[in-house]
Amino acid sequence: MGKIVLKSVRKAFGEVDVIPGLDLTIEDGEFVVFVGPSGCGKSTLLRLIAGLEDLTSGTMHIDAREVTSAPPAQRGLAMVFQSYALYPHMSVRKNIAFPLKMAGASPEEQEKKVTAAAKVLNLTNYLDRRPGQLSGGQRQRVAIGRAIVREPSAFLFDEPLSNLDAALRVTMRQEITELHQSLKTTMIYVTHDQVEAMTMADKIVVLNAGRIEQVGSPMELYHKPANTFVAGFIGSPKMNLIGGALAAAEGADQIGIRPEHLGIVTEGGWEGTVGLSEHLGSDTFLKVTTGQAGVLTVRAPGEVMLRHGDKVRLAPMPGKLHRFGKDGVAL
Ligand SMILES: Nc1ncnc2c1ncn2[C@@H]1O[C@H](COP(=O)(O)OP(=O)(O)OP(=O)(O)O)[C@@H](O)[C@H]1O
Repeated sequence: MGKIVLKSVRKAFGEVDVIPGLDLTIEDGEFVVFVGPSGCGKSTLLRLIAGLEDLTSGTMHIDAREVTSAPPAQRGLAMVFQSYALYPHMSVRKNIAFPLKMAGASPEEQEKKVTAAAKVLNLTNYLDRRPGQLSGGQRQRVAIGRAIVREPSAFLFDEPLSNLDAALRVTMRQEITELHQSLKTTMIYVTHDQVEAMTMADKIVVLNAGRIEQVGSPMELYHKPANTFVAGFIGSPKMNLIGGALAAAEGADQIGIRPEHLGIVTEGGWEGTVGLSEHLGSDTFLKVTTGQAGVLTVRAPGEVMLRHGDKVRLAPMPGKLHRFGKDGVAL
């Protein structure tokens, strides 16, 4: 079991309130992603859950057990770091078995659990190698294997893929998602990469300056962002935000339209001139300077034959406009 409940959790470093006060419930078996800009407190929140930092105030429970002051080893959680933290002089087998050995498991039990973890992680053929003889992705899998054998009630991942190249990140992201599907154990995953958040999470927690801006499924956050911060953070390229008369006409302080929800039309809409055009084959990204709506980013499917200096008309697709009021809160 791995339900984690944080109540009025606050963390200050000296005078600075990094997490001013936060409530969060993570259900058993959920894949929860903490996302937010650099310095928003994602790692601090994860480290508080792990017990690597003390709470300044508030409480934390894992299932029915209060663990507010429990040391990390008594929480039954396993943390996987971006730096792998493998022992270079030990084989993969010994690295994975290490926590079991420390806990006093018999050699037979160690072998059984290491064999099972290696199978899940496709590491069976690498058990006699040392970490230095492995690729970055394989090393990351060893680090995960060392967590799996402990059979934790939750896995905590702190930006585990940030040392890997772009292609390997995609593969590992899928592997971790599949691992979650087979183990069904609670996973908490910290990233500043909103694509990782969108593709992996059951539930995303968007943090900003130590506060929760919104908690929801990826599609809830995409379709119903609670405010302009979430609207700007989730989705790539960013949502276009427009103020002034166009927003006022919609009864809003700002209106938002995602780049993929701006259609190229032959009449009506907002007239503009193409600045930058990026042709990816699958999509075309345009930066269009309009009179009424300012500079807009457009993501059009396929190859759109528009270049720098071309005139174009843009219109929001029906039902895709977001409205935001005072302080950027969704209306
Ligand atoms: N031990 C510490 N002492 C003082 N300040 C700290 C300490 N650890 C973190 N902070 C501060 O707390 C804030 C949150 O840091 P944290 O590492 O949690 O952010 P993050 O969202 O994980 O950022 P990043 O994505 O850059 O890793 C930052 O302003 C950081 O400088």
